Amino acid sequence: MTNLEPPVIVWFRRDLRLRDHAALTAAAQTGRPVIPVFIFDEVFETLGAASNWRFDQALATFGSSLKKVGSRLILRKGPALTVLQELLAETGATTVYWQRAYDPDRVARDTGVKAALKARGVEAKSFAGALLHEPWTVQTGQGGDYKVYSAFRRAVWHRLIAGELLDVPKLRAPNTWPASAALASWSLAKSMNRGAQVLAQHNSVGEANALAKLDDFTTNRISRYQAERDLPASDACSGLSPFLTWGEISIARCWAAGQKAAHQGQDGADKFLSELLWRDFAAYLMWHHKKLATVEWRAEWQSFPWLKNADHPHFQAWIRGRTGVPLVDAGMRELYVTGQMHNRVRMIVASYLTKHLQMDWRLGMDWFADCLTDWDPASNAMGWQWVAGCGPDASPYFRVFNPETQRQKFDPQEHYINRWLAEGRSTPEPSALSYFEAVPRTWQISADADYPAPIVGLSEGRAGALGRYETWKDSREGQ
Ligand SMILES: Cc1cc2nc3c(=O)[nH]c(=O)nc-3n(C[C@H](O)[C@H](O)[C@H](O)COP(=O)(O)OP(=O)(O)OC[C@H]3O[C@@H](n4cnc5c(N)ncnc54)[C@H](O)[C@@H]3O)c2cc1C
Repeated sequence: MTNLEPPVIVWFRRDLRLRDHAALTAAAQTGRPVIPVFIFDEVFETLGAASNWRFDQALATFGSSLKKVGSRLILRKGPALTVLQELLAETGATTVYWQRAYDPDRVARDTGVKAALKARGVEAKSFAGALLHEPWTVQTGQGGDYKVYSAFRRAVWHRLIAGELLDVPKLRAPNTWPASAALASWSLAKSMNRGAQVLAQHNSVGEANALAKLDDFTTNRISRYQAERDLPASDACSGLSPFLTWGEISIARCWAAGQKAAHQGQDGADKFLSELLWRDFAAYLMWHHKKLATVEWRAEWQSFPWLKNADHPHFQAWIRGRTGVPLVDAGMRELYVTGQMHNRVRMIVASYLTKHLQMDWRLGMDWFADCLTDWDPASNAMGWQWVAGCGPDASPYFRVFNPETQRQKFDPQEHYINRWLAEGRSTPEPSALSYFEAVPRTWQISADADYPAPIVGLSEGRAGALGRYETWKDSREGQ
């Protein structure tokens, strides 16, 4: 059979999967040929080093998956609208489908693209699928937006519907495929330098691995999730965040699996479902508050005198995992080596940076954006503003985590710390040594060096943070 009908273009972005993909399914259901496209545009160009490395791998894997259903991934570089217009002209397609995004950069791009394509008579249609709830569907009784997670959760908890889980569609190929760029020519992983090899040992990629991870988690680990999710040495968390970030698994599928576990009476299932809703809440906040990643959400905090100098020796010690505070340094090294950091430790290192070191939360947020393989603009911004005390529903600034007390509580046997710190140990663990393989040589750090003394005493840091807070508060009250 020849394909005379105009093909449908499916524009993939952070949704690199075949299953539960409403835009792809809708394209397949037209019965027309489908052309899957990825565009490396100006929005993708802003990604950090680890994100670039991760999405290079994700694109390669997704391209292989498409081949298995008789299709392929067309890669193009340039402004999204220009590229789509070129492809429409080249292929005779009259339809473009995609899955919606919710952060301001992507919303602005997609809104412009949709309007321009529609003006040319193209059927341009976006679909839900990245979140459990479209942000505009969750409103307070007065029609406003929720600012507190617990109220948001209450509003959606009972009306949650997982949605239909869709099978992999069979995709009709066009008679002629448009040309594609070679992924290697984009050199996406180059900024990871020698860290890329180490990162590869700690990251699995792609839809098949995502589904296997969800299955393993809900079968073998979810029953420990409630009790152990705060212990950084435990494997009780799902490890799904990079797959969710790159859309290699649908949030609806994770929700359905969590619900099934809840119905089976598994401890931890409700907690897991609540955490999935935190992800929705972050996107919701960013959709309503477009400056979540740039400006303090609480307006009064915009005058807080954070230290802003990225060259400050304290900030440099923090990013290098050389603060002399073992749990903080262990977390920063886990981040560099794996592209991940345990949630409890993310909170501790963020608190230490913004309080003990009094540094601007945006410096930390940007470093995370460069290093995380699960970097998500909304979850990252919400996490940092929450810890720094300037976000909605935030932990108050004067609640200063003591990293040593946190260690005693959450890593009493120091299993996590020993996993990531090598200095002073007679037989350091391979993971701890791999940090020195990954970091740039210009950092000039060695496993044989002495472990540093604390750059700031914990009591002194806490007192400094509270003093700065009181002075700032007094100055505002005096105005
Ligand atoms: C300062 C800071 C920065 C963060 N930056 C990011 C980020 O860039 N990307 C990111 O995905 N998460 C971020 N988080 C949230 C959280 O740390 C990670 O989602 C979690 O550690 C991922 O591990 P997991 O998949 O094993 O999570 P699990 O505990 O198994 O949770 C399941 C899923 O729920 C979601 N989730 C869990 N906790 C949160 C949370 N607090 N906020 C939003 N979603 C959550 C994630 O999608 C996660 O994969 C940040 C948290 C903090 C405190």
